[in-house]
This record gives sequence, structure tokens and C-alpha cells, in this order.
Amino acid sequence: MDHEMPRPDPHVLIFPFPVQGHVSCMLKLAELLCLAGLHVTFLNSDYIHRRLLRYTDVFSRFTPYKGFNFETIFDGLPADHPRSGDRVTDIFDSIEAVIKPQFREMLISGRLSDSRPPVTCIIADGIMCSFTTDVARELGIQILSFRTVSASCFWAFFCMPKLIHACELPFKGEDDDLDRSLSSVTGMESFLRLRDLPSFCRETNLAHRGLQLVMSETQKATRADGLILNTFEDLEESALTHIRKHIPKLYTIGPLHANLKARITKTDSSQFRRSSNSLWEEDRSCMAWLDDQSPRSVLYVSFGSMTVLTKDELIEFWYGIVNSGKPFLWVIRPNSVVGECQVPTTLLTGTKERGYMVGWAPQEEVLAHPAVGGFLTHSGWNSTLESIVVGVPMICWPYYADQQVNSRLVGEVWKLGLDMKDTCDRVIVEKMIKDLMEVRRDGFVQSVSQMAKLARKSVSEGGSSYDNLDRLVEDIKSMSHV
Ligand SMILES: O=c1ccn([C@@H]2O[C@H](COP(=O)(O)OP(=O)(O)O[C@H]3O[C@H](CO)[C@@H](O)[C@H](O)[C@H]3O)[C@@H](O)[C@H]2O)c(=O)[nH]1
Ligand SMILES: C[C@H]1CC[C@@H]2C(C(=O)O)=CO[C@@H](O)[C@@H]21
Repeated sequence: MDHEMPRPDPHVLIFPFPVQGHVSCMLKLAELLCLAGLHVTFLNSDYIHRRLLRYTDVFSRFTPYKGFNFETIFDGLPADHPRSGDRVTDIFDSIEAVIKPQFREMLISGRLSDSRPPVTCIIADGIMCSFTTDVARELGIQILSFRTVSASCFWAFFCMPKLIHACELPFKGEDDDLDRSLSSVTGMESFLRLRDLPSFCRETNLAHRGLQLVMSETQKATRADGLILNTFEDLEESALTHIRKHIPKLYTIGPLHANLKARITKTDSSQFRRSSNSLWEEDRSCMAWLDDQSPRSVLYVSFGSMTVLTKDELIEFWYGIVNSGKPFLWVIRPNSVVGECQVPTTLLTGTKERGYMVGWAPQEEVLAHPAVGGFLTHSGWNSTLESIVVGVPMICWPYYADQQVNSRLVGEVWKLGLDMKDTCDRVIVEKMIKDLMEVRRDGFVQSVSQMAKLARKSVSEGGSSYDNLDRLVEDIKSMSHV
């Protein structure tokens, strides 16, 4: 007689790449899955875990979810390593040498299921797709890849072999023209230039570590059982159509922060929760400063968690911002400027008169404040989505990785702001701020407000991201441990 074994309760293991921009959106996904009643284990590096403990309320926030658990893994880097964009290859190295073997051992030992159901699904960061998929296959666990970048960037990475085959890559160095148009990223032929490709594509050597890694991890997304993206259909319809031809099981569930907010409000409309996933201490004093500013008058400046500025770049930005005459709130992350610099008195005076500087801000709240009228950003994908949802136009100064693609979309495709890419000359900075917040303000506000509406619709009941999240939950529930 055939006895069907009862299916174990669904238990998802979520494993982000250990940096702020990846951890915070994957924590949002974790909470959404908890709200749907799934068991969730969130695997942090010890470094990230310590910082979350120190600077956030994440532990008390997750306490009500009985199926939720944190686990940690040693990241192999010294405690004082900056883990910033200029040192990202160290993170790749430690993942390969230290994290990878621990991850396999953790799953093989079965210790995650000591007091919980066995892991039935892994949701691994798409930039660590290959080894996580190997382990999942070895143990017969289903795996979904969650790539935290835009669909358009994912698609550009996915087309890298085609770009190479067509000799559009590698970059040929100084003699090459960064404005040369590219034709091998299907659907982006009309706007994509060499300078808009992810920063790794500016390497002249195809064997470059970062370039090879992002290219191969992106290709390997096809080996997972599905792909999750933090975007919404109306925003990136074209790229999504192309990706679906290669990866039909695609879940677009973003903007995740808005999706989570909508679900929490639906579950308990009385519940207003201020929450933070920050790895630095949020300086909330800037909120009171914003309260004293006029509507839509303030430029918010932040370059995210990985950008490092030279002192010359800092000074150019500073002049441009002060000379624009606009009030500004500027996040300068601790240790994010290389070298000592003498700040001219005129900048200090201009800042005292109109500016406010903090080491880390409650960014989602800042962007939603009525006084904020523009965002000078590095075009990290979370920041881009956060700005879109609250209808704040952007000036983009991409630093690295996916940011070059995002800024082109903001400037040229969605028309939500200006792409200042590859320069931060003070005269240009000043002009761009005036253009964004004065000269062309109405046009930008109109287009970003329309996009904000579509974003909010996507996470409302019956919207694409809302429905796709439900589909994701149902698919996870149907996965069984072989
Ligand atoms: O003062 C601040 C500054 C930032 N943030 C938050 O930090 C996150 C930053 O994320 P993101 O804008 O995506 O930038 P990065 O920190 O640079 O994120 C990395 O991860 C992203 C997701 O993959 C990529 O798009 C980026 O290129 C990559 O550098 C956002 O949620 C912000 O709200 C704050 O809360 N306070
Ligand atoms: C460490 C950076 C290299 C690539 C990663 C990434 C991605 O393509 O998934 C985006 O932003 C960065 O944080 C990651």
C-alpha cells in the first residue's frame, strides 16, 4: 500500500550577500513571508548581525513571528574591515574561502532543523547563485534566486556574453568612446551606451574577477527554481519580458518596502511602526530640521552604504550644493571619504546657513518628508525605488556595479530626473540642482508622481507585485523536501 508522507511545514532559509543594500531588502522579504505564516530562517554574517543588534529594533520586530529565527555565519573578514565598495573583492574572496564551506556544512549537518521543520526552500542572493544552488541540488532542496538589482541591470549582465561575442565588450581603454551605443542588450538598443553598463564593464581585461563573477552568477540564475526581483511590472516591462524567455518562473514583488508596508497596514491598520534595518546609527535629529523647511525645498544627498568619495569629489559636490542656494540634508557615512581635507570657510558658512549633515539618516522617512524636493543619489536600487514610491525626482551620480544602468533609466527612459554620471564638477552639480528643483521641476514632479502611483498600485490588492507575492508564497508551500 502506498503511504503518502505528510509534507513538512514550509521552512525558508534566506541568505543575503552581507552588505546593507542586500540585507535590508531581504529582511523585508523575510517579514512578508512571516506574515504569510511560513517558517523563516535568516542567515546573517556575524558582522551584519552584530550591527543589526546594535542599531536596530529588528529583533523585537520579529519576536511576534514564532516561525522566525536568525542564524549567523562567520564572514572571515577582520572586524575593522570597511566592507565598502572599493574593497568589495575582499568580500568575494571571503565568501569563496570562508562562507561557502560553512554554508554547506550548516545544511548538511541538519542543525537548522533541530527544533524546526527541515528547510524546504532556500532563497539565496543571486550574486551567490552558484554555490548555493550546488548545495541545494546536492541536498534536494528547492532554491529561488533573489537578485537585489533592477531587472534592467540583471538583463544587461545576462547579455554580457552576447556583448563580448559582438565585440562590444571588452572596453578598449582610453581610446574607446564611452558614448558609443550598444546593440547587444535586446530592448535597450535605443538608449544604452558603453558608459551605462555596470561599472565592471569598464575593465579592459575580460578575465577581471568582478566582471567574471557578475557575468557567471547572472548566467547561473537559470539553474535555480525561480528568480525573485525587487521591481514592478509597469516600471521594467521590457527587461522583464526578455528575462522571462530564459527564466519563466519570475516573481516581481517590489518595491518590497512598499509591499511590506501595505501588507502590515492590511493585517493591522492600527499598527504604525517605525522600523529600521540600518547598519549605522540613524541620526533622527534631521527630521526636526526638515520640519522647519518649506515644502519641496530641500535637496537630500546620500550615496548609500558602499560609496567612497575622494576628498576632491567631496569638495566639488560641496561647492555645487552650497552654490545652488538650496537647503540641503547630506548624509556623510563614517569613513566614507578618503583622506584628510581642509574645508574652505565659504563651504562651512553655506552649510551653517542652509545645510544639515548626518552620518546616517532614516532615509525612507526623510524621502517621505514634505520638505524634500530632490534626491542627489548614487542610484543604488533600494534608494531609487524609495525615491520613486514617494515621488521625489533624482540627480544620479552612480558609483559602481548596477548603478550606472539605473541612472540611465532614471534620466533617459523614465525621465524621473537627471543622470550626472561620470562627473561631479561643481558647476555641473550646481546647474543640475537648479534644473531639478527649479527650471524643470514641474515636469519631473509630474513624471515621478505618475510612477509613484503605479508603484503603489502594484503593491495594492490585485496589483502585480501583490499577486506575485501571493503566488510566491503558494509556490513555496507546495515545495517539499525530497
Ligand atoms: O543614511 C542612510 C543611507 C541609506 N539608507 C538606506 O540604505 C539602503 C541603501 O541601499 P541602496 O540604495 O540600494 O544602496 P547601497 O547601500 O549602495 O546598496 C548596494 O546594494 C544595492 C542592491 O543590490 C545595489 O543596488 C547597490 O548598487 C549596492 O551598492 C537604502 O534602503 C536606504 O534607505 C539609510 O537608511 N540611511
Ligand atoms: C558587491 C556588488 C557586486 C555586484 C552586487 C550587485 C549585484 O549585481 O547583484 C549589486 O550591488 C552590489 O552590492 C553587489
